[in-house]
Amino acid sequence: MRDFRISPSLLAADFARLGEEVSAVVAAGADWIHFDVMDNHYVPNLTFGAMVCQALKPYAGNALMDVHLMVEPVDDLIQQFSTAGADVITFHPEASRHIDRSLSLIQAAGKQAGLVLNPATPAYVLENVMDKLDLVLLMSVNPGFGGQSFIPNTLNKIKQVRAMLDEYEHQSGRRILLEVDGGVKVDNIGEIAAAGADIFVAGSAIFGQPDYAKVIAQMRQELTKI
Ligand SMILES: O=C(CO)[C@@H](O)[C@H](O)COP(=O)(O)O
Repeated sequence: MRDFRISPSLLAADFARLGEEVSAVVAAGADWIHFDVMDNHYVPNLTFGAMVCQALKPYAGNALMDVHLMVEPVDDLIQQFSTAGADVITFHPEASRHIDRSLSLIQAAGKQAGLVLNPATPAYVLENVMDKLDLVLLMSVNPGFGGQSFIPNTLNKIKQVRAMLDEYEHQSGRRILLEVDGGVKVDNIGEIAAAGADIFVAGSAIFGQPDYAKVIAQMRQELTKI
């Protein structure tokens, strides 16, 4: 079985109790904590910044802080989140004038670096920066809001990008992880994994239920079938 990781999205957590929510979901078996940073510019919504990430870091224990920047421009916030305890930083290629430079900034800070592709963003943007990628995050909804439905055509995109990453791994010996975000539930995580995903972001599916451990266990149970 591949080494799957589950990354609950704090966008669906109780914002009045974020520290407790991070502790609870880590105790429930989360591998990563997905931190959605929205700026009301790149996306039409506003969430939290690097100070909140820094405040939550001690609650995450061994779980990685998985920071998804939905902001434009990105470079200043890459610096801020690097010092605020982010372990993984991803951004959208449309939001950076110099994608290679922004990825280099993340890697120079010793963090895992990734690009995020929206449902309609073509996969070829990955081609010339493969050597700078630790992961690729595929959006299976349009970014900006939680609780949306998984866009079915994303399954084809996952297979397409997985094939590109497998080809790169074959040539370089280095595996780039594939993360999927949006509308991930117990009842579709299996087909998302079968299409080629390694990391699963789930917001409403986890925080929308009273028993986080039960949902994460159900997701892992589905992943054992792959
Ligand atoms: O980045 C985003 C939305 O922009 C996602 O992380 C969502 O927050 C996932 O939420 P669910 O679809 O799982 O409720």
